[in-house]
This record gives sequence, C-alpha cells and structure tokens, in this order.
Amino acid sequence: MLRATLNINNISKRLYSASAPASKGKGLAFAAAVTAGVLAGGYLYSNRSSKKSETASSNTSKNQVAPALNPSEFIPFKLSEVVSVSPNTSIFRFKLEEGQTAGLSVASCLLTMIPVQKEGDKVVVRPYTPITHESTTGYMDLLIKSYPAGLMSNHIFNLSVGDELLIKGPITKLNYEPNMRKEIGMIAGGTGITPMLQVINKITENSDDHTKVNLLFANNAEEDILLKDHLDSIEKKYPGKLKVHYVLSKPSQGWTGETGFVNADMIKKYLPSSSLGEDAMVFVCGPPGMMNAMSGPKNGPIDQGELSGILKELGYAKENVFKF
Ligand SMILES: Cc1cc2nc3c(=O)[nH]c(=O)nc-3n(C[C@H](O)[C@H](O)[C@H](O)COP(=O)(O)OP(=O)(O)OC[C@H]3O[C@@H](n4cnc5c(N)ncnc54)[C@H](O)[C@@H]3O)c2cc1C
Repeated sequence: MLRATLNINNISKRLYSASAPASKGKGLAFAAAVTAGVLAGGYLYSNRSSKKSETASSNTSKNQVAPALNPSEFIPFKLSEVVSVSPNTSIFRFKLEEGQTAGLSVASCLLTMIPVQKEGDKVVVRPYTPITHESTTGYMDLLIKSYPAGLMSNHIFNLSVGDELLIKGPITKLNYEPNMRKEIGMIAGGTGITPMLQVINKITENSDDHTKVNLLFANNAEEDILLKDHLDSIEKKYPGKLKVHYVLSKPSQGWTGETGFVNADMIKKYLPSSSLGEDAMVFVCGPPGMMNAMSGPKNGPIDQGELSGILKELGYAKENVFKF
C-alpha cells in the first residue's frame, strides 16, 4: 500500500499512483445476493440491493458525467492513493472518472460493504463521511481511523492501491442551507471532524453564506489532531467565517490550547450562546462517550433522540442541536 505523510492540501496536488496493481475484485459476486439489513456503526442500515438508480443519470445532461455514487446499489470504487494523517488515521482516495463528481450532498455519509465471501460469513456494512467538496471531480476521499479489532477499518487499511471497495450512497444526514443560522457551533472528536468539514467547506466556498462557525475539536495528543494544517489554512483564508479551538486530553508541555475533555466552560467560551435561540445551532459528532457527555446519544440513523448532557444543561433547545 502506498503510504506517505502529507496533508490534505498536498495530496490534492498529487497525481494518482500510476502503478496500480490489477483489482482483486474480492467476492463481488456475492454482493448482489445480499438482501438483509445489517448492523453498521451501532445502527441498522438498510442494505437492500435494488435496480440501478436512475436519479443520477436522468438529472445529468448529455455533456456531463453522471455522479459516481448510487444511493440504491453498492458499486466498486478503485483505491488510488492512501495518505497517513496521524498514527492511526489515513485518507483513502478513490478514483472517479475524469470530470465526474461523487454526487454528495451536504451533509451526507455513504456505506461501505465487505460482501459475504463464503457460507457462514456475515456481510459487514459501515458508514463513512467523505471529506471532498461536493464539486470535486475525479476522486473522492474518506478519512478513516483504524481500530485494532475493527472489521471494516482493518479491511480498508489492508487494501492495496488498485483494489476495490464496495460503496453505496449518499445518505443525507442534514440538509444544509446557506444562512440557515447566523452562527454554528461544532463539537467534534477525532474522525467526528468529517461531517463538520463538509459543512465548513460548503459555507466557506459560498461568498453569499455569512454563517459564522466556531469549531471545538478534541483529540488526544498533538500528533492525533486530524487535518490540522488544512483546518488552519481554511481559518486563515476565511477569518470571519471559521474559528478553530483545539482541545487535547494528552497535551505536551508546550501546548497552549485547551486541555482535558470538552466541558461547559469551553462551550460557553467559544460556541454561540443558547440565548441566541434559532439564530444558532450546535453540531456534535464524536465517539460514544463524547456524544453522551455533550448531547446524549442518537437513537438510530434518523432518530436524534432526546437532548441531554452539557448542551441541555446550558439551555440549548433540542431543535438547535444536531447529532451526526
Ligand atoms: C454516520 C457515521 C459516519 C461515520 N463516518 C466515519 C468517518 O468518516 N471516518 C471514520 O473513521 N469512522 C466513521 N464512522 C465510524 C465507522 O462507521 C465505523 O464504526 C468504524 O470505522 C469502526 O468500524 P469497524 O468495522 O472497523 O469496527 P467494528 O468491527 O465495528 O468494531 C470493532 C472494535 O473496534 C472498536 N471501535 C469501533 N468503533 C469505535 C469507536 N467509534 N470508538 C471507539 N472504539 C471503537 C471497538 O473496540 C470495537 O469493539 C462513522 C459512523 C457513523 C455512524
């Protein structure tokens, strides 16, 4: 597998590896046979394979290439590059046709699948959140953390350039509209940055969107901060639009940012006040412990569950908090 230690700005400038080995096409024949719902990321995601969606191609004029993703069918995407961004997290770049977008909406995720390869195996499906802009053509990037016993993350980390991954989507999580709120507060932990990045990209690339974003981004140590250079460069380019506040639970001696876990004082200091009511919204995405402490868990992919935790204590209303 091709590995490097470049940031996202650099990899977007790099060419794809020209020496991709032939795809192994592992077990693809089994994909079509999968009809059952499967447990993914703690939730039940529908995994019904149906006729190819016509939405992608029917909305596309003759001169445009239809978006790559299909919301109703898993299709194979070829891995073209892998870039390490922290000790346990990498960006996996999948090749699209020249001039072709992924077909993402903001904010949305997609599903990856490991098909059944022999009798007795179970299909594995997990959601991931692409970090490429909606308008990006020719490739789609996923930022993925590896877990020692993780079925999907290990599968993806073991792919070689040229191998294929079955992907279906997009699944819209939140329909972001420009200026839908005056201010947005974001609380992200680790790879929970991925949906935030989609929204940040959408806001900053639209000069008519005047939303102010404050992001509280929690990680363990400095080397674990995902896409720091990239976030810092967006903050620098759009000073009135984005402010990033880093929080480390295991900081080094010289660290001058916030330390510990995200707490009520940090939320009061950096995020829009709950007194702004419908003028503001807070997005939350992170590991289960963080979700529980900040906002309470979701009840399923489309059920936000009740609001609890620190945000509730600080007076935010349920409709002004979104859990990814
Ligand atoms: C909507 C949505 C979007 C997501 N987007 C991304 C994304 O962009 N990037 C990304 O890396 N992940 C993302 N995830 C998480 C991802 O879907 C998987 O849950 C994750 O990659 C682990 O899957 P796995 O099959 O490797 O591990 P599993 O086989 O499911 O779990 C094996 C073991 O890994 C450990 N583990 C798994 N998940 C966690 C966790 N969250 N915290 C702590 N330990 C854990 C546990 O020890 C667990 O027993 C998203 C989840 C959701 C719900």
